[in-house]
Parts: sequence; C-alpha cells; structure tokens
Amino acid sequence: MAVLSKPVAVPKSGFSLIPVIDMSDPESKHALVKACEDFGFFKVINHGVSAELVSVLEHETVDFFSLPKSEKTQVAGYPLGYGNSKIGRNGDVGWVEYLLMNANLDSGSGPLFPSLLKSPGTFRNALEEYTTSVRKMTCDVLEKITDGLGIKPRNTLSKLVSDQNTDSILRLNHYPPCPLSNKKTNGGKNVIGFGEHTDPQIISVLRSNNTSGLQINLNDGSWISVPPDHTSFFFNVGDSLQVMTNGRFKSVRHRVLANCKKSRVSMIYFAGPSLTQRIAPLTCLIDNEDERLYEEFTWSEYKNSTYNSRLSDNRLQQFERKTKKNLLN
Ligand SMILES: C=C1C[C@]23C[C@@]1(O)CC[C@H]2[C@@]12CC[C@H](O)[C@@](C)(C(=O)O1)[C@H]2[C@@H]3C(=O)O
Ligand SMILES: O=C(O)CCC(=O)C(=O)O
Ligand SMILES: [Fe+2]
Repeated sequence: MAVLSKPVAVPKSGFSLIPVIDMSDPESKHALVKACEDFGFFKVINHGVSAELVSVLEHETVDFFSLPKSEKTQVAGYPLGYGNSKIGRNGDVGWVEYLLMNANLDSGSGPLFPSLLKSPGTFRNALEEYTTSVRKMTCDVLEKITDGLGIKPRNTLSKLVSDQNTDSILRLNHYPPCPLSNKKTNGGKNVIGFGEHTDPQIISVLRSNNTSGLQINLNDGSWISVPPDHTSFFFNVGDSLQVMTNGRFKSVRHRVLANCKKSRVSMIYFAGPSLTQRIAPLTCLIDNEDERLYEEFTWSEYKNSTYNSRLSDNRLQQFERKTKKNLLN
C-alpha cells in the first residue's frame, strides 16, 4: 500500500454518545427519529440478521483480500470492482483496498467473482443472502422512521430501496494495519484509511469486525470514535434522506483512521433509490413552499454530480434553495 494521506489528531471517544436502537422495542421509532436528527447516526441491536450469515461473509471477504494482488486486480474496475488506495477518480486516496458491487434485487452480485475464488459459489451465496437480509432490516428501520415521523403510508421510504430498479451498492473494505499510524515517527498522528465524506444515498448500513477506526463528525465540528461492535449494525443517514426530510435529518460526515496493529474489515450496504427517483423534501414535512430548503433532483443527476466530486466536497450545496434559513447558515 503506497499512500499516506494527511495526518490527523486523535479525538475523544464517543462511547456513551452513540444512540443504540433496539429493534425489538415497539417504542424505538421515537429514539430513531431523534438519533437521525441529532447525529444522523445510530447503532442497531436485536436486528434479526443471522450472526452465522455475517460470519460466513466476513470469512469470504478476508479470503478475497488475502489473494495475491495480481488476482484481485483481475476484477479491478470503476465505479464497481476492486480498488486499492485510490478512492473514486478525482484524486482521493486512503489506506484501504475495497470491492464495490451492485446490490440490487435482481443483480445476482455475480459477474465479478467466479474465476477468482476457491469457492466462488460460497462467496456469491453469502453476498446474496447477506444483502437480502440487510435490505430487509433496512426496510424495517425505514418503516419505523416513517412511523416516528408520522408519515403515511409506512412504506413511503422503504419502497424507495426495495423496488426492482433500486440503485444500491455493497462495499467490502479492508484496512491493513498501518505501521506508521499513531507512531512517534509520524508525530503521534493517525493515517487516513477513508477520508471524511457524507454518503450520497438514502441510508447506509455498516458492519465491521472488532477493529476501531470509524469516526463521526458532531455538529460542533469535533470527531468522535465509534467503538466497534461486530454483533451490531451502524446506520448513517445519507444526503438523499437529508433532502427528503428537508434538513431535519443530518447526513453525517464520517471517516476511517488506519489502525497501527490490527486490520479492519467492513461491509457497507448503501441503500439507494432507482435512477429516475425524484429526490425532494416530502410535502408532508413542510407547511409552506418557503420552507423548502432544496431544489428537486433525480437520483441519477445527484449520482453523476457525486462521481464528479472529491470525497470531502459538500455535494448538496448546489441544490440548496436561496431561502432565508440557508442564507443565514
Ligand atoms: C471520491 C469519490 C468516491 C465516491 C464517489 C466520489 O466521487 C464521491 C463520493 C464517494 C462515495 C462515498 C460513499 C460510498 O462509499 C461511495 C460508493 C458512494 O456512493 O459515494 C463512494 C464513491 C466511490 O468510492 O466510488
Ligand atoms: O469502512 C468503513 O468503516 C466506512 C467506509 C465508508 O464510510 C464508505 O465506504 O463510505
Ligand atoms: Fe461512507
């Protein structure tokens, strides 16, 4: 791995701050809405995704990243496929290698892998079963959020990510140990694994092994470390959901720091809508037109502009309306 990005200081721990949502609690819809408003980030427990399924996919993922580089680069590609150090095509770099795949209902996740793996069938099955189960949990979460917001019908948000034509992605990330990170030789500074950004989709669902590294940005601009928990899922609000809730929910800025001793493996499901889906503040959440903070766009328009931007860019800015509230911020 050839790249070191700019060093960053070690922040305070976010142990007690991160909201925990118990999916078995019928009242959790209120806590969910509050978490989306206050942080745009929360941890989900009692989620119903089988630990066995997650463990199989983690093993398959570790096996994939353990392959010789020459084999992994056979499935290199953009925007989907294997990548190493370079993130996107606009100059971002990180201490990470990854595999990006289509996670749509009818995609089958298949074409990238077959010849590469000792047991390609096992990897593909694990990907398909994992995606199906995580999509179901995502819909449950989105339906609780819709209930908590008092929106009807309950599937107003969940249908956006469960239609046949949705544009969802599954990302497997591997952050190898980075000997320089947090070392005296590096001034005690950490090395960036994945630079700060917001996710453009509706909602993202992250599961990692027990290696730390993920941080979220608070409203006051400080960074807090998210204690890893391999038994839970972490959700973050994406830009599209921020727009649909007219800025009530925050699309959280986050990043990953490399660990000096342990490797981190994460799998993230980015729940996106169909390319033609119009993204605009939901009319039931605004009282009059003047309150509308964003211009309408389609997911396809937003996706194109995202892929032409740098990781840390504020991609929503160009769609902000010139309202009093926006001009004051
Ligand atoms: C630098 C980039 C990588 C990214 C596309 C972009 O041009 C800006 C957004 C990035 C991001 C962040 C969230 C997801 O990891 C991702 C797949 C996405 O949809 O937007 C990545 C893109 C990527 O890695 O290709
Ligand atoms: O790998 C992680 O833990 C988070 C990565 C991330 O934020 C992303 O891939 O968008
Ligand atoms: Fe992200």
